[in-house]
Amino acid sequence: MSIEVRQLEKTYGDFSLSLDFSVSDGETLILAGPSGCGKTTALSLIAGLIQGDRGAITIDGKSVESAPPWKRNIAVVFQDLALFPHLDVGRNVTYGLFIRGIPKAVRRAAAAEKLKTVRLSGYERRRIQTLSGGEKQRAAIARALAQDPRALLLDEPFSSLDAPLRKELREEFLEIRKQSPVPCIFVTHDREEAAMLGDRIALMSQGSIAEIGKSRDLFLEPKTEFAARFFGFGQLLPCRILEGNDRAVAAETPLGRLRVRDISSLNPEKPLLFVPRDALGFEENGRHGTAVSGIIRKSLFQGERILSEVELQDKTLLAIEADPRMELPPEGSKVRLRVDESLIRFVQPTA
Ligand SMILES: Nc1ncnc2c1ncn2[C@@H]1O[C@H](COP(=O)(O)OP(=O)(O)OP(=O)(O)O)[C@@H](O)[C@H]1O
Repeated sequence: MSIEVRQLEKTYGDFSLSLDFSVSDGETLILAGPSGCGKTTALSLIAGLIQGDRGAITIDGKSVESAPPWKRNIAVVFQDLALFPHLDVGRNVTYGLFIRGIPKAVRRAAAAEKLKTVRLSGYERRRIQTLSGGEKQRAAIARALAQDPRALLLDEPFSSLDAPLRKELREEFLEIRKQSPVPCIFVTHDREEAAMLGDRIALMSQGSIAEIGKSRDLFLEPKTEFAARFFGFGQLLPCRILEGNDRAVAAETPLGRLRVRDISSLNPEKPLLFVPRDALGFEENGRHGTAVSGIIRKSLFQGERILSEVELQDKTLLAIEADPRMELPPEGSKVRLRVDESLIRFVQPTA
């Protein structure tokens, strides 16, 4: 099974959405991006809740863009759930089967099976009002799975929950996906959620996809300034190209002269470097390599790490992470930083 979205377009006044991507069987594609970039509109178009102006949507190779939502058999879980308050959990879960005229015994078995999948066994007769926030989310997912969908779409399903519960539900969601490996599109604002749940991430900006790729690559090896800023797993540094060929270039940077091998996203007019967090650190005694001096401006113990702000000679400020067991580096002290140039790459600057 797969979802294919080809040159799908929708315009609302000044806002234009234009999408082209596919999601394969068993894959979870994260749709991420700033508020208003069109994530919910994208899901609504695929589910058939709104009509596109042009373009094609195919599910398992069948064109569905003119089919009504109930004929697409795509399950949608929204942030605001829309569970029916007057029905118990079991009836909520099997509502879709009920309106399709599926016999009661089959519905009961389906409810028991899907409630077990979301760890709500025995909740069939509970009223919706008596469920906690996390239980309501699980019931909504069980309801989506019970219709045996050809694709699963989720719009920020965990965003109203507190952090520990969100973490728990994310882990459960990975288990649920193993049992229900249909193509899935999951909208989230949360970077950790995107990293953890997504096989790939499509990062949207103003109605189109700014960058799409494996989750790991968008965090560690982004191709665009936009993705580097959005996921924030490093810092951006301007530089000047000194010399180079098609395999590597030498660049003058605030970290000194660096040899950068990944030049696939080099923009010669505005060369911009992405320095992932793990490319910088305090130089350990006796270890040599590329290094640069700076002055500690601030150091904070954050439990899992020490985060320091280091000012370089040209006033560039760098965030440096260190082992939490290290002695807190005092403000104003001079430090040497190690630079792992093999992890540094160019990114395409935002126009
Ligand atoms: N029915 C509508 N009529 C007019 N404009 C709309 C309609 N639905 C969405 N829009 C506009 O389309 C743009 C994208 O909205 P959408 O809700 O898809 O963004 P989003 O990325 O899901 O945002 P958020 O993260 O805040 O939920 C916004 O500018 C929004 O105002």
